[in-house]
Amino acid sequence: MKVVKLLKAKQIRRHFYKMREPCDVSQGNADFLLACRHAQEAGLKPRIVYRNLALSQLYEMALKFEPDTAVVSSGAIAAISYEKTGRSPKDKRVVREPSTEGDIWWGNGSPNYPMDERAFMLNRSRAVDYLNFLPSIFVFDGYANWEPSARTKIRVVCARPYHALFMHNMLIRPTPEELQSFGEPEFVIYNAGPFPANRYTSFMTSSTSVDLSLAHRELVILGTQYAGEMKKGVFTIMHYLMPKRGILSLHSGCNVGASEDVTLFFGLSGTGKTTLSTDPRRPLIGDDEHCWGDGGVFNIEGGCYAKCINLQASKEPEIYQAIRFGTVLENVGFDRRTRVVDFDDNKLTENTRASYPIDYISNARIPCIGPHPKNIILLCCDAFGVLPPVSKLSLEQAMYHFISGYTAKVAGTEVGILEPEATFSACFGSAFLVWHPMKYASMLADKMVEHGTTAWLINTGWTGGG
Ligand SMILES: Nc1ncnc2c1ncn2[C@@H]1O[C@H](COP(=O)(O)OP(=O)(O)O)[C@@H](O)[C@H]1O
Ligand SMILES: C=C(OP(=O)(O)O)C(=O)O
Repeated sequence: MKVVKLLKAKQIRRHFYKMREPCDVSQGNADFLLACRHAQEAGLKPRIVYRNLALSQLYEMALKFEPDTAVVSSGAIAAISYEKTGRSPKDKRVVREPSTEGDIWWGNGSPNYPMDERAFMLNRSRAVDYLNFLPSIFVFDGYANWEPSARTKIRVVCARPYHALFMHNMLIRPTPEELQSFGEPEFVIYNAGPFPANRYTSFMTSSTSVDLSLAHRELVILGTQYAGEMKKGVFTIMHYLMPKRGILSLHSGCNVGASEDVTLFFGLSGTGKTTLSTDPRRPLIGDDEHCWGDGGVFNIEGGCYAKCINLQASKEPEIYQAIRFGTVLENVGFDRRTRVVDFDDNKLTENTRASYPIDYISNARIPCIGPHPKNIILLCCDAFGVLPPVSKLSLEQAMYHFISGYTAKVAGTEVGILEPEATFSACFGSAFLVWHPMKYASMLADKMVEHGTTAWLINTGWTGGG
């Protein structure tokens, strides 16, 4: 009797799989990965790999593998990153090795804490062992940089479906044909965030480690599940590669007016780049990471990562309506019964986020490319109320403010920041610089002079002591 029942169950399962086959491209085949030079060198041999799954499949996987992930009433998917809800800049390491060490800004004030090759290999091996041990892993292959001549192939290898979904949104998504002929990636992220670093490994100061090797062209993440580490990892490598080619990389939002007048919005994390560049009257080129090359500006990314604490439909309707099927809500609270999101809920963090593909903003300019900027706006979130609301800057003043980067770190974007804290962040994004700030500043000055760009300082913090 039992045997008959078992056989029946098997038949039903087989039938079920047959029915699902046509719509389930389950892509569990790891061959493409095993053929990759990076994977071979790193010893990555996963059991099952899900590569560039459709959004619905990533939803299904996230709901299956992540106990705290849920679909909310707008159709977005809400995930949590557990202990780390902001970046961990003090745990970021760059491998100091002969082929690149002369290029990198080290020492006082630099965000690039060194590690040696051996420590990097130990961490990479730890991350890969963890990924190999899992029943299945996720890969997202996509591109950085909209300008075709600067396009860079990025592979993200991760344990959590929500991380794959996040990078699906944040990178430029390949067409099925492009995916077919993707070949070797130029840069690989191993995100083993759920697994800790070994704090006794040399150069480690905690169980979190975000390690960049420019020689291997790899980023290894251990001990943090905050998805922002991946996107800012891609930004960091672009901050190295692009200036090497004479292209200026910038921590800025970007939009374009009716007369093709481009504006760049520079600002430290959380100070208003996304909010101010997302403007119904000015098509959006991008919210956070851009390059300025000989032909004009282009976005590095394929999506946006908006802060959404206290988000209101009436105040920021474009961002609000972008929170729908496919959007990842990170550390956002919602009613467990009705699944309605509470954007005022800061129980997990002030740094709640929404990640969506850029085309979810109805007036996005696709491809995300524009002419040379007419205006640049330095967004200064002044915690002390010293700066006036708006100032027009001379070139010298613009350089002074760009290099000194006086602003505030806002609550939550970095681990340990609980309320606005005044800071000097070179180029309004010191945490992501690889070269010395003067390299970016002098490139910016040259480009502003060449293209007659005007600079403005806007205080998005507090004014007049208020
Ligand atoms: N005057 C303002 N200008 C811009 N943003 C503001 C302003 N007042 C409040 N905010 C809020 O500040 C946050 C800015 O975040 P965001 O635009 O995502 O920053 P960034 O893109 O620079 O990381 C948003 O939550 C936005 O609603
Ligand atoms: C994602 C981040 O930056 P931004 O707020 O500039 O998007 C971050 O700093 O973690």
